[in-house]
Amino acid sequence: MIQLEHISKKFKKKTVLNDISYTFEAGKIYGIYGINGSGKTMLLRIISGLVFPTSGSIIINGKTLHKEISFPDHMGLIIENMELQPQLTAFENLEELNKINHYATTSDIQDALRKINLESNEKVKKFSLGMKQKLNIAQAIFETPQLLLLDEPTNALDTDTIGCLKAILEDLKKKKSCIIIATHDHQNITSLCDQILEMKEGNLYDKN
Ligand SMILES: Nc1ncnc2c1ncn2[C@@H]1O[C@H](COP(=O)(O)OP(=O)(O)OP(=O)(O)O)[C@@H](O)[C@H]1O
Repeated sequence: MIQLEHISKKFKKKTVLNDISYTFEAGKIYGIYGINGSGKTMLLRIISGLVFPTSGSIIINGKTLHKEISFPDHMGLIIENMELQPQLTAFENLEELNKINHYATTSDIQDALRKINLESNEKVKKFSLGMKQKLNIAQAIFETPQLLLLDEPTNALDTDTIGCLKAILEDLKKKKSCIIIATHDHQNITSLCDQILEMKEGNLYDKN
């Protein structure tokens, strides 16, 4: 589903990603761990199309990113500094996002909020950190993405909500989504993953 071919990312003299070639398949959950600054977020940003690699190609379902397509189709994403609209409720935020693609129905939006246990009518500006993270998750999954990229999705979540997140990811896996998770949360995420990868010295290593 996603082929990385010789992906490198360099900043002046610093090499963050160094000639990564890897294939991520549909219907699988991948967990990427690695020390702070090892390049996990950078890799997710590159796969999402938000950042250009210095060299190499990203091929998504046979189409080359930045040549045939600008962004992956049917993608869900959690990445730091997401823009939520503070004056709107969670439901209204998702309604606004749905105006981009119109992939979801009202009941899809309600389902996503229910699945992550966020059925609040408060405005986002009154949300706690954990509630904001729940909304980040809801916005990533409400369209049933084929590709789901999650950077530290369990941040600020309580144990029950981590259980909800796991159920959501298992369900998307059954629907043949490709799920890539960058995380330090071994305890909760590792058991869910079909493949564990370590990001080290600019490259990805299979760990199982
Ligand atoms: N715009 C930039 N200019 C220069 N260096 C950058 C830039 N963006 C990221 N980097 C560097 O790329 C490296 C990888 O950063 P990245 O955020 O991908 O790490 P990470 O593995 O996600 O870390 P963490 O576990 O702390 O979230 C870091 O050394 C960072 O300083």
